[in-house]
Amino acid sequence: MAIAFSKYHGLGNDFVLIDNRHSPQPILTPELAVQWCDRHFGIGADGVIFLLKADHNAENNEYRMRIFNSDGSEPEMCGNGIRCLAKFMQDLGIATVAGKYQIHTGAGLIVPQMDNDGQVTVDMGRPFLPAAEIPTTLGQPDQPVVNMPLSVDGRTWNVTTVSMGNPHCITFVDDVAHIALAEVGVLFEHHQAFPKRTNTEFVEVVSRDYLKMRVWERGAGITLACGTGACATVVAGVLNNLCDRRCTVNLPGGDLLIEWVADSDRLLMTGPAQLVFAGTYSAG
Ligand SMILES: N[C@@H](CCC[C@H](N)C(=O)O)C(=O)O
Repeated sequence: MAIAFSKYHGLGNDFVLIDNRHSPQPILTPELAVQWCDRHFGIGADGVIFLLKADHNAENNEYRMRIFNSDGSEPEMCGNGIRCLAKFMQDLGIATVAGKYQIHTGAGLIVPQMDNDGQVTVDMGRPFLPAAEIPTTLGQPDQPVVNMPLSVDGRTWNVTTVSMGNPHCITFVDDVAHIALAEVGVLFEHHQAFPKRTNTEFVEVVSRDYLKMRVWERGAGITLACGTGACATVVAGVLNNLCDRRCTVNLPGGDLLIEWVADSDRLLMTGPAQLVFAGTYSAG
């Protein structure tokens, strides 16, 4: 069976997008998503994203995003992915309401807005901070984990944990270029302190409004950018009094503008989303 797809990227974090509105479940199994994501034997991507109709009791103009990581696991949310999904919806001719889409995710209702300059600004919702909600066994279940020691690979790292619907472990370092990301990232991901595994961000504070970040993603490994990770990083930076609430987060794939709005406690993320190519894929 040939399945139509489009490939998009947000700062090099790349996804295969499928218009799945005709079916209530993703038309690919997690195993097929793994094949499609393979960079040698498939299309090549960090994940596969499905555009679904929202549940039947939702409003007509509400949609649902589901995503499989390149290892076939299903995360709750994806920041770069939801910008790509919004651009995909625009390219499919799906009308916005006041320039916005309403998209249900595993992290709740997320609202991307199509900006006039082609960027997408996403209301990413509130961060979750109690340890039990990350989840992590560090600290006390009902308290935030801020700058706590974690032993990984024989070294003690001071970590702060934040959930943006999905788990993030952030560690501030002097020189992010010198982190052995491939070696240490996988050890954080599978550390016993994180029962649902974790995404891990290594962050260098260049100034109070400019952070350099590299990421090891749960279920995908090293990626060029992570939107939920950039949001979690600014939250962690503010909690550690290392940065302002509005920061540029520089990633290997480019820059994201992140603001943790004080009044609403919500995070706004602004960045690009681009179509790479479209085609059909014969599954199986
Ligand atoms: N790249 C994403 C995050 C995708 C999900 C992540 N790998 C997880 O398992 O939580 C982003 O831009 O947020």
